[in-house]
Amino acid sequence: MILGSTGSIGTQAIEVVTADPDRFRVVGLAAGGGRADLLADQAAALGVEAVAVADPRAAEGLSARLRERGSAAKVLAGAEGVAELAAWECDVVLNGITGALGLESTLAALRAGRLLALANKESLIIGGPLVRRAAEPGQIVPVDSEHFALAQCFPRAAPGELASLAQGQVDAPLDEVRRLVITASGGPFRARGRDELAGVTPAEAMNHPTWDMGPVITVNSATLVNKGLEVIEAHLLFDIPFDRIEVVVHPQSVIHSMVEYVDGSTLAQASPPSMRIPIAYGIGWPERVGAAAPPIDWTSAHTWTFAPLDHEAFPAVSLACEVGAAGGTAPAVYNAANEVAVAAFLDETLAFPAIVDTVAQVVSEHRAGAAASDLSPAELYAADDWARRRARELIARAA
Ligand SMILES: NC(=O)C1=CN([C@@H]2O[C@H](COP(=O)(O)OP(=O)(O)OC[C@H]3O[C@@H](n4cnc5c(N)ncnc54)[C@H](OP(=O)(O)O)[C@@H]3O)[C@@H](O)[C@H]2O)C=CC1
Ligand SMILES: CC(=O)[C@@H](O)[C@H](O)COP(=O)(O)O
Ligand SMILES: [Mn+2]
Repeated sequence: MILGSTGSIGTQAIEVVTADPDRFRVVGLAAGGGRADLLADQAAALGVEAVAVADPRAAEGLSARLRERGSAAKVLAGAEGVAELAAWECDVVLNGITGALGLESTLAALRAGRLLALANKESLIIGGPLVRRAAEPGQIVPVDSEHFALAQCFPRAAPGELASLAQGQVDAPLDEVRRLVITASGGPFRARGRDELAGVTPAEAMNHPTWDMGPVITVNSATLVNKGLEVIEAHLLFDIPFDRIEVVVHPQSVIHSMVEYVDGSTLAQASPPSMRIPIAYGIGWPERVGAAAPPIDWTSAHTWTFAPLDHEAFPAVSLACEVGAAGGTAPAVYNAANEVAVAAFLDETLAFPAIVDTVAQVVSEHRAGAAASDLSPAELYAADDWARRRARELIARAA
């Protein structure tokens, strides 16, 4: 099952799947509805059983397009239709939807007992306590490149030991882990100071140095909010406290993250910056898929560099650690305010540094609700909704 099939993750997943037809068969596809021709082409080519579109207005046109292409796929519409597809009978659900809207699908897939290959980090971050309650240990296979790397360097739970949401692969006791080290490319504005970020344009922010991704995550990489979200994601997936998670700038994006052990050893995962490898890992788990992408070329000279993050120019990571440690609805507020601010930046109604300033302001005004263990979906969605409204007010006032 591929959710978000028309996006960057979804289209690469289809490439991985079609390259290995003996291993994979896609039973369903979901998307927002904005690229109905592409979705219909994909559905017809893959011969899927069902297609879901989040925008109900797109459903009728999609049915006609499917008929034109000779596809008899069932069409499901609206957020409920996408969630129904997420729970469809299959071996693995790849969640490649973008943003907080992916939460319903994450929960539906987990509650239906599906293995979840998770690219949609926002669903874990905003719904952390709900996802933790819905998931069995090891039911999530991380597709986000850093967490895909961490999983391969992290200890596998021993029998009787409490396993984390994501399964590690190294034979070692959990208490031998000293810290997680998450790499960041630094984005297109790496090495700039805060005063050099004031006038940057959406086109410049969209020009990521190493990855070709959808618009929201690309802007999040430029502000380092993506890294902030990934620190919270790592905490939730591997149960490591925030003071033992480090971010290091690695502009080449070849080392995708590392686990440091108590004896001073560090295990790192390396591969070229291609999401086809983490996607193949997620959907092929526990087997490795052959030739998902070309490996590192060891016959040519190249250099990997590492540097500390400039937290003054890029405060998004420190802020994420604070909201992550606060827990409850705080991470949802951080994410929701950011989604609104990124949309405003892309519409050219908000300056680049004001994205994280807006997030910080909304977070500072947020009143924490119930403790994480008691958090209800209604409280979570209310906090998300409040943060979006508050961010819009602040942005409108600043315009
Ligand atoms: N791209 C990458 O390399 C990486 C992405 N990720 C994460 O993966 C997720 C997807 O990112 P990316 O592929 O770049 O994003 P894109 O914007 O390229 O694609 C998003 C996809 O989600 C679909 N979609 C949007 N809203 C809904 C909805 N309500 N229900 C169902 N589908 C919906 C879109 O459909 P439509 O075409 O109709 O709009 C599209 O297929 C994000 O959470 C991102 O952070 C993580 C690591 C790397
Ligand atoms: C490919 C992937 O996993 C992205 O999340 C990537 O990490 C973005 O790069 P940054 O390191 O610039 O955030
Ligand atoms: Mn990532």
